[in-house]
Amino acid sequence: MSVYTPVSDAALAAFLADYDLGRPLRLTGISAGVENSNFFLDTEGGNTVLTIFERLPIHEIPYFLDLTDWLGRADIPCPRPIPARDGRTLKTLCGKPAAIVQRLPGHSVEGRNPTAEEITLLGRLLARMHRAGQDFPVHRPNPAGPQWWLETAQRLRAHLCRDDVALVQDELREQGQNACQHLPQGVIHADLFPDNVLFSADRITGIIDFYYACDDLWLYDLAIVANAWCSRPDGSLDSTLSQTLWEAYTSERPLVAEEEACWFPLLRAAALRFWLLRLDAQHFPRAGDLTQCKDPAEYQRILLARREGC
Ligand SMILES: Nc1ncnc2c1ncn2[C@@H]1O[C@H](COP(=O)(O)OP(=O)(O)O)[C@@H](O)[C@H]1O
Ligand SMILES: N[C@@H](CCOP(=O)(O)O)C(=O)O
Repeated sequence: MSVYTPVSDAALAAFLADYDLGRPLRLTGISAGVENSNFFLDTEGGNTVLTIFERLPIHEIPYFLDLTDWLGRADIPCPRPIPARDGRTLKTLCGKPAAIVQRLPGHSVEGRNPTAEEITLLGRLLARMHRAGQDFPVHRPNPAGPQWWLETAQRLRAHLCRDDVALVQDELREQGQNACQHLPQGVIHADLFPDNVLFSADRITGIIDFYYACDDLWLYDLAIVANAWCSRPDGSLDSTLSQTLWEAYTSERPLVAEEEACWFPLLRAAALRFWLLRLDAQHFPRAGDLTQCKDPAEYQRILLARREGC
């Protein structure tokens, strides 16, 4: 259960006194998630999600709250923060930064294969989100970009077998040589895995967990989605699904000519990023991590397949 900070009735009542949400009716800890303490918070004024930020430095949090507010205003279904009476969206609860955000309906497809219809909705919405973020005035360089890959690879070196070290080094070298840095870019979600998308009936009702969002190549975001949603168990791309994703995305944001040539390099970059992330979580678990870390081998298979053009 990922609730690191228990909240007493008295603390909650005092916190809610700053909001126009009436009295609290029910507070239920959410078991999924690893970064923050999340709760479903029912109040007289409506059903919400309460997040207590456990790890993010406080000065980084407004970026995410402002971004989801911005995207929500542009009709992208994401959890907009609910301001307190003083207009602020970031407050303090139990001595930690905390925010109340909209609770979105729907369910993720985690645990089953997505349908072509779901992939189509996802591709279209991702492109709409990229367009909607275009004028977002705050900029956040990707903290998990090439410099992070290098540092993480270095940190992991002593923990990996010789073949894995060689694979990482070779991929880093090839990534250093690709010419994809100048493609169209803007805000990306950077973690749009199946557990972060909620569906209801025939629409997407929520994109959640924006805490990796940053500025980077739009096509890199699509590559993250393709790897996460369209990979077969052996790591290869399901070409029917990935083609569906590609067509849906490009129907909303036509690509520039240079982007097509960068598709496989970016699929590889996205695979490398999540292989390193998972290896890092496995070999250097953070204090307080309560959930099982995700399988690094899955992303190694994806990387190996993309390097073969599959
Ligand atoms: N705004 C929301 N609306 C509905 N469910 C949400 C919302 N935010 C989080 N959840 C639920 O809480 C879970 C964990 O949230 P998440 O943001 O992924 O946590 P973490 O950042 O700790 O990984 C999600 O999988 C989802 O079930
Ligand atoms: N989606 C990533 C890990 C990020 O975890 P999250 O719980 O914050 O979404 C992966 O699958 O490796």
